[in-house]
Amino acid sequence: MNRVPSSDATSARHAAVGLLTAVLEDRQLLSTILDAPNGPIAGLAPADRARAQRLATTTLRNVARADKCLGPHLRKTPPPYVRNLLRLSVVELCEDKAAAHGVVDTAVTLMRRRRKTARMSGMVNAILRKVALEGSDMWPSIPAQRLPKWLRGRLISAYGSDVVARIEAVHAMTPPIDMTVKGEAPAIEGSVVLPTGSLRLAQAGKVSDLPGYSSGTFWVQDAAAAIPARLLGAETGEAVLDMCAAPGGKTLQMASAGAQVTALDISDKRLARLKENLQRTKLSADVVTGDALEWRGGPFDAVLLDAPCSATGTIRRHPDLPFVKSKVDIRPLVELQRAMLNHALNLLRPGGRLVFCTCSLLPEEGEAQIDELLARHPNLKPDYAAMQADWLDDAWRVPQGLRLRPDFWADLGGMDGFFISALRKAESP
Ligand SMILES: C[S@@+](CC[C@H](N)C(=O)[O-])C[C@H]1O[C@@H](n2cnc3c(N)ncnc32)[C@H](O)[C@@H]1O
Repeated sequence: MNRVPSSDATSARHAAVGLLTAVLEDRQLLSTILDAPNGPIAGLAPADRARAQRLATTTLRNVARADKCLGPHLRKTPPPYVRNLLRLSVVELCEDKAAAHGVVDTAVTLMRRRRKTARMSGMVNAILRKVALEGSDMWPSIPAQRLPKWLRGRLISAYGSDVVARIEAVHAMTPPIDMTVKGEAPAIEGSVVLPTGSLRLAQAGKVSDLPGYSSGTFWVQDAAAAIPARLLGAETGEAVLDMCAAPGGKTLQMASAGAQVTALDISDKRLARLKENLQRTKLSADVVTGDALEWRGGPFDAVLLDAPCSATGTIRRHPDLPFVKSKVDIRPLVELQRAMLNHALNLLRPGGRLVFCTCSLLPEEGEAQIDELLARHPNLKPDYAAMQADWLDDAWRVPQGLRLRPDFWADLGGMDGFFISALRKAESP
């Protein structure tokens, strides 16, 4: 893609179109593209990078709505750059309520800068002017973007269509920033303490500028993602294995409780982030690169297994996922989780605790996994006492543990979808 050199909103919008094209046309994950040395945001000033990312994620939350708005104005599908620039501009006009002249002028400038698109700049100008006049009125009546068919069908079977519609409504919203705090909560303007103890900040901004960030008082962690380690309840001096640990939110929680944490993960790159997090928060853990299916150690007092999964519970934070993941991804993950659970039991001492969680909305990666595990291992039982805490909402409970959904706490900004189960191994086989 051509680089647009100036450092301003134009560069950010051009880069955002590049991000959209990589996700929607090339089916690449945003996390991969954002880190790519020659990717669309490489070389941009930090503020422009942040803006490009924000524009792209807001557009990804509203692609279907933007297409609905554009539909009457397009006789045929334009080339990817033009289509994605139109989508982005519609979202800026209708969702962000950005000033029409800035959005339209930038779009026309970007169209004219590229030889291939210059001839369509008049069309883009005309369409966006119409949308600027009429789009905002129709925008609120366009329903929230639907999940992909394969996922939607499975979620309707699991939770019903009303719940799925509520989940989709939450997916359309920009999520708040949640933080887990070590010790006393820093005074951050506008933050609220959630019933589970996490701190929530509705206004997104630069996290590293917040008070307490550089001194390591908190780390960013969705409120739902903070619950598994709280259920595990690691205590001072206990030997705990965080079996799939990186980038380390749960390791930090358990280390800050005083446990001797072994943080195991297969990815060196992700463990580098875990080490940075430990350094910033002045916490310690034994960091080990290894395959959780083969690694031997312990026995541990407790194991936390936050297994690789479809990540279908994190779509509100990662709106690129529905465009990139397909249904064929799921079966090998279910197998991997099963094998990891079996191995986790080998590493656990008799009487030890196991917490299993996935950031998935699919029962195959949660409830069904636990049903099968308990059937395979009669010496393992649900740890109901661990799941009785009064800060847990009764609406989250299922027979196998906790089922957290994005539409819970919708009025507060929702939460990531998670399945969590606390279990205990018998003292004797
Ligand atoms: C859901 S993420 C873990 C998030 C982490 N627990 C946290 O709270 O920050 C799953 C992790 O599993 C790791 N992983 C995948 N396959 C693995 C394997 N065979 N052995 C160990 N780790 C693995 C991935 O690298 C990834 O970091």
